[in-house]
Amino acid sequence: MNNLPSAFTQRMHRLLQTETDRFLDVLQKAAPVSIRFNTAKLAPAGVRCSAWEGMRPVKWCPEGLYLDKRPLFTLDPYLHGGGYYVQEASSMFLSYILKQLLKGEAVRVLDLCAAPGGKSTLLASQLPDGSLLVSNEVIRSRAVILKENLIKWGRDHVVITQNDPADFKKLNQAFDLILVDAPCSGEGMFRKDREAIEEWSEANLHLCRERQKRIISDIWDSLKPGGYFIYSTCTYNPEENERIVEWIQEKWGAESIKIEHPFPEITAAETPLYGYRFYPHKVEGEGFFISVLRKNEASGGGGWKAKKTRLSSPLRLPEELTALLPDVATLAIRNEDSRILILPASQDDFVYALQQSLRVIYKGCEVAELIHQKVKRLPPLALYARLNLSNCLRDEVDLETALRFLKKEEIPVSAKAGEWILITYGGIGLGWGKSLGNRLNNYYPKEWRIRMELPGEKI
Ligand SMILES: C[S@@+](CC[C@H](N)C(=O)[O-])C[C@H]1O[C@@H](n2cnc3c(N)ncnc32)[C@H](O)[C@@H]1O
Repeated sequence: MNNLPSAFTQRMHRLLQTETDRFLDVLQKAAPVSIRFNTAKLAPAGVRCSAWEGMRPVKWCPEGLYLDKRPLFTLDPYLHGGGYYVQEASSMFLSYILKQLLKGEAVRVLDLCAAPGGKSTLLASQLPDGSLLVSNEVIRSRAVILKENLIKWGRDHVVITQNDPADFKKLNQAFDLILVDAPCSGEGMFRKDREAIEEWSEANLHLCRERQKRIISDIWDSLKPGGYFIYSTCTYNPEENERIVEWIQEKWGAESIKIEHPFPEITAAETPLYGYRFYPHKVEGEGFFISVLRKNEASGGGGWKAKKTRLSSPLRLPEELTALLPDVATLAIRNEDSRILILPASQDDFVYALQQSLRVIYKGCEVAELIHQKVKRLPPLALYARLNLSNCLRDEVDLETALRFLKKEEIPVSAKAGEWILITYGGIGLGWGKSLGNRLNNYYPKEWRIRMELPGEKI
């Protein structure tokens, strides 16, 4: 990587001094590959895929594993089934932080800059029972990808919004924890993303810093007094990292929180604040910065209340669906435009109120559509981590058939015509089909289908 901007290498020299050559050397090497398991569906130890070699643990995240080689992820049905997420390992330190911050009580969390969903899937897995995650992405095309990734992750306590940070101003003190994984100059991604190198300039870095301040100013009031604010970037320069954290401290008197950890390869941020720097010559991962602040308890102002603005008439679920869901007493069941969806009952009013202020593009888990009193099962139900598999008619398929299903091709089945069949691979649901007697009407969403040719397939 000889074409790094000289202003960038000079900056890195100021930061790293004698370590600079080691840092620049490692940028010439291939980036490590790591995945994080969705343990609600797959356990790291319980699964082996021939394409995955040399799995080694990520020290700060028990669900994270390094692979020795980058497999062709598109051709792995476990990925499409939401069994794991491909995420670089430094970012997984968020998991370690959450373990120290969350005390088992239900919380409302906002992931403000969430696409494509790396940190949101991690949060969705780690939040205590009864919690709610609002996962937001301002850019519409990226919000579509976020929605796909979160539906595949298969939880019911997530709401996806597509809003500008300023739209959250109405939600005063609504969240216990806010994560801003900010858009940044991306210096930590240079090894993986050549565009980030081309876009880098001192001017762009300053634009990023101003945008970060704007985003944080827009969202700060939405955090409850005493709530946690997690700020992260994938860049090295202190202007977008320590200086931003200092600015938050000065502007709102927030407290910098120390995260105790035993990993000497993680570099401490510039004092006096607490922050965690990840350099690729020291950790097996990409460049990353993360810091936690706690909002002053005394921050005034009345909190936003989720008003009960409607009388929800309890929906009687068709029996065929009750049999597929976990304890329905814990769920709010809504029927919106003939779509039946489920949410945690304890968050129903809050979600309803969110809908009055924000552009909600998906919520909970959409399980079915009612068409002339007939149930049409929807794809998110097949991917729902708590789907009662024992009450599903299932077809556990081999790799080739799974990939044909994911390409939305017809596959052979032997069930009675008209039966709904869950296609599973390695025990995890991929999608629904309806038997036509000897073959399957494939209900896999067109927009998610694998478009690449399968090995051995003729053109
Ligand atoms: C670093 S990425 C987020 C990565 C994500 N948290 C993850 O772990 O997969 C930053 C995100 O902020 C979004 N973004 C860009 N401009 C923004 C703005 N002005 N306000 C809020 N978000 C913005 C980008 O579209 C991008 O998806």
